[in-house]
Amino acid sequence: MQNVAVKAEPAAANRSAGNSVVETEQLSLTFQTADGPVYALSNVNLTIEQGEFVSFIGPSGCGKTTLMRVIADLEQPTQGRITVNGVTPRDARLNRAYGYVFQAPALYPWRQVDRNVTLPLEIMGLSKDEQAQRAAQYLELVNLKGFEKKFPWQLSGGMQQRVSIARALSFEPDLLLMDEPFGALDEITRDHLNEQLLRLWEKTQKTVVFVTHSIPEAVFLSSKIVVMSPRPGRIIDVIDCNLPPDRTLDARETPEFLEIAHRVREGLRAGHSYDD
Ligand SMILES: Nc1ncnc2c1ncn2[C@@H]1O[C@H](COP(=O)(O)OP(=O)(O)OP(=O)(O)O)[C@@H](O)[C@H]1O
Repeated sequence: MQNVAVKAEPAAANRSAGNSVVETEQLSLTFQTADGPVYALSNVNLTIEQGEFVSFIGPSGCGKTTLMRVIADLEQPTQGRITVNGVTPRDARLNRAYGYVFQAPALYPWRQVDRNVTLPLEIMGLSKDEQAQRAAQYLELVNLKGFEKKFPWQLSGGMQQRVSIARALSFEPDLLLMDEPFGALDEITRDHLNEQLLRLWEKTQKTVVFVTHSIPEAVFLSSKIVVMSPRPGRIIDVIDCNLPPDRTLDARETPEFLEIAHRVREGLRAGHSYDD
């Protein structure tokens, strides 16, 4: 495995206190199906430190979602080991270590926006006051103040996805798992949400794991990009890309940005030739 470290501003240097949030060692996962085994992940070694924004990028079907689901204890590895916050994914899940944002917003249409956000808090048994305070706090954080009493179907797709981000943040996990959250949105909305997500990450200091197909999205958002090969998913490259923290979308025109994007593209190409 080739590791490429792109030197840029040490903007996120203060983020990592050297605490691993996710650690995998020789992690493999094979699905047994009626048509035979599907080798989804192969010998994945990965460390995600506290406060990092880590994107998984790779071709369709390479195992990005599967790796995310292993972190979330929604799939079990067939080989190797993984810890989340130093414990098993199961214990991390029981400790409510992470919030999960899916490709689609997955909101309940019959619940108003604030009551979608408070749903996990109801399940946790928080008081009504605490629920209301958190809903207000996190809806404001995703710029949805004033929309608390709307129903999801009264909001745009981008706003719905921001509600689901507020919901994932509402029980205050340190780790946010986001599986192509903006994949279904038009490019302008996606650009806007990318900027908002970056500001949110800077404000909250959460650790974010983010699945995407988009090279510009990965480079714009991430402090680290994990490039994966076609199935079985292996890590081809891990690229550090700490662009300046206060960047706007204009950063996509800078030489530093284009250099990192080029390295990601090269990694993706290298992954393909491996299988030829
Ligand atoms: N429950 C399952 N049973 C059998 N095969 C599965 C299962 N889940 C995923 N797979 C297979 O594992 C491989 C990896 O799937 P995964 O969804 O992780 O890929 P991905 O990189 O996230 O793809 P995409 O970018 O298209 O969302 C695929 O070949 C998929 O068909």
